[in-house]
Amino acid sequence: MSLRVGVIGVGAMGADHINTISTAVPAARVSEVYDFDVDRAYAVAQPVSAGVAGSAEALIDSSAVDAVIICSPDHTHADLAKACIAAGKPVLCEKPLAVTAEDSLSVVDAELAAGRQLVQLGFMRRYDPGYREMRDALRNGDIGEARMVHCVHRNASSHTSSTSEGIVTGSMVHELDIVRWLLDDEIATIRVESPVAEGLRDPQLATIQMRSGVLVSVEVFVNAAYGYDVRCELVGTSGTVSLVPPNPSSIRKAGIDGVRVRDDFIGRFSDAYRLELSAWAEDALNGVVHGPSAWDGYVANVVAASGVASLATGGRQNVPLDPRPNLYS
Ligand SMILES: NC(=O)c1ccc[n+]([C@@H]2O[C@H](COP(=O)([O-])OP(=O)(O)OC[C@H]3O[C@@H](n4cnc5c(N)ncnc54)[C@H](O)[C@@H]3O)[C@@H](O)[C@H]2O)c1
Ligand SMILES: O[C@H]1[C@H](O)[C@@H](O)[C@H](O)[C@@H](O)[C@H]1O
Repeated sequence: MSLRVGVIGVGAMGADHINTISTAVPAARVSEVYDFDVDRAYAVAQPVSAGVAGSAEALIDSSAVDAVIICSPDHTHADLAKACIAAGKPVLCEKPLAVTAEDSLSVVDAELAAGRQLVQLGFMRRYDPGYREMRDALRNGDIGEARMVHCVHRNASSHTSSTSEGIVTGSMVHELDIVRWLLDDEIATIRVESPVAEGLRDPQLATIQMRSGVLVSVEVFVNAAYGYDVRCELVGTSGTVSLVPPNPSSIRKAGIDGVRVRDDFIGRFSDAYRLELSAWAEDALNGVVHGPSAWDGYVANVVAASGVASLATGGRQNVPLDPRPNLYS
């Protein structure tokens, strides 16, 4: 039996998830799509023989849809995720779970009231083979005890993170999740600064203290112009482990010997998206959630809120976190 998936929002991310499901995820097929832009919805639905729903709510309630993927803009995520919970359907919700911690918590509360997990967050880096090897290296003792993590996250340009706060909630949020997952630790404090004082405060530098004392630096630069560049080095007491971006070839040209920098997230994280969608579809068919949860989405939003407050005040902010509910243990 294949999972019949409905996709809400078929811009860059939604269209890529549809392509990946159709070409590389045998456990699922796309049965319906919905987008505000009706022409785009039909253009994306037709090649994969999917239907086009008249609204997001109609798609979620459709008898032709077993599970939902939310790829519409960030501010729509929380309400749509709650509608999926009310309909009892598994949902892969693109990051962030919400724009504010309060809205994120309302999704967690809806799952707690339903008594079961249905939401997986689109923190696809947890499926990236490079990040997985880094986590394994730490767990296996290959680099000793963790002391520091250095992260760099650059986009050539970003249409989704177009405000100073949005750079934290929509872009840095990837690092706010991945360092918790890499280190199996919670973020205690965060300070976010920018060399740009007015207008779009890009780039930004976050310095983070984990509860264990590990220190983390995160540079996010969403208009770095030259390409999509995500780096991470985990420094331990007996060695370090770093991401090596997948590059099938190197090029020598015009006095330069090197590898190409990817254009965007789709090229850089294609393996991660495929592995994420495959695991999510299998789990949805089995009625379980093993991937990043609504709680992980909520925690990332709480840290991001502290980061946004720090960007405004210039000061280091504590991260106030409630105890993790048993549903997510
Ligand atoms: N995990 C990742 O690496 C990753 C990468 C890119 C984007 N994203 C997330 O995916 C989401 C979409 O990003 P994108 O880059 O595809 O943006 P996009 O602007 O390319 O696409 C968004 C689409 O949603 C549609 N839309 C707008 N309002 C809608 C609504 N209320 N209901 C249904 N459709 C609506 C738009 O018409 C558009 O087609 C964002 O939340 C973003 O943060 C995640
Ligand atoms: O929505 C996108 C997406 O999450 C990308 O993975 C990230 O690199 C961008 O900064 C963000 O704007």
